[in-house]
Amino acid sequence: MYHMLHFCYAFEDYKETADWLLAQTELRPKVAVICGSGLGAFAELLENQTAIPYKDIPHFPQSTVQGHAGRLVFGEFDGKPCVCMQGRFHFYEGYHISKVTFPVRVFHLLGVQTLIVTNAAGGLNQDYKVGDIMFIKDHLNIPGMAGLNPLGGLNEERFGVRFPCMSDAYDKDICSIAMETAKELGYAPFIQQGVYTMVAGPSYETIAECNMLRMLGADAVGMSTIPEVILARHCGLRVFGLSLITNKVVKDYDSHEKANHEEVLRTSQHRAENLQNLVSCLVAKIG
Ligand SMILES: O=P(O)(O)O[C@H]1O[C@H](CO)[C@@H](O)[C@H]1O
Ligand SMILES: Nc1nc2[nH]cnc2c(=O)[nH]1
Repeated sequence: MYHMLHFCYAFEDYKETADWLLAQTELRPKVAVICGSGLGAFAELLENQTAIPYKDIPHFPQSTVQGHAGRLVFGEFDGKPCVCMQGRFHFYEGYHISKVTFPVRVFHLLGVQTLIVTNAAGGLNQDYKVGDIMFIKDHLNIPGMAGLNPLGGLNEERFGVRFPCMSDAYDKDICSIAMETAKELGYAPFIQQGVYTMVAGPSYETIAECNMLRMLGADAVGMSTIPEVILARHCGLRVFGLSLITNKVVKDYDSHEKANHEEVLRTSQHRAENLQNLVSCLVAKIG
């Protein structure tokens, strides 16, 4: 047990998990993908798969949310090795913020250089439609501003510096490649680029909160991703992120719409194939 102010895991814990995983597969991925709510079917497409349930992996938390299967899948796209989290961890599941991000540092120790994060999110921008895919160009870390940052506590210099820069969090070159890929696939009509914001959850936003988040400059809202991105940037991984707009948030007191996870999972299913094509082509290009 570590003091609250310290990071939850020791460097040796991450290392132990990474070494254990390296002994389970001969694949040495340069790209890792974290699948958002209902988007995990992507991992099924990997060739030469080794799938490991989270419960078998030393130090790994468990997935408790519907639409997050709870398996780490190693495999290949077009000969490019990739490791994929079929299910992510969220702060609202009761995990310490450093536990939510545990796999990211493990990926770094596996030799991963690029992290692709995907999520389901509510659309705050009026111009967005349900089913749009938003490439994340920046984020607003609401829990971070309230003191909940995964880098809080003593800094582990073997991963990165005390004060990491975040103005370059989302890699512009990968975003351009993703845009090109989307055009090649004929997906341009439903691609957006915008700002993702995270709330701690699990309750969805009130109308006043949605209006506030929009006023602050956010285009989409979810309950994940940002802690993973911060840890990834801290240890030098390049990051590409996308949000599937699964629902439009309610911003009008006369509306009868209600945010619900069933709708989130339905929209994810509807766009799953497009997302899988986009991410697999991207992995094949950058892996
Ligand atoms: O961010 P992902 O994991 O895609 O899931 C999103 O969807 C769930 C709410 O419907 C929340 O967990 C939110 O963060
Ligand atoms: N916070 C939040 N998370 C989501 N995940 C999917 N849709 C939403 C939403 O509307 N709000």
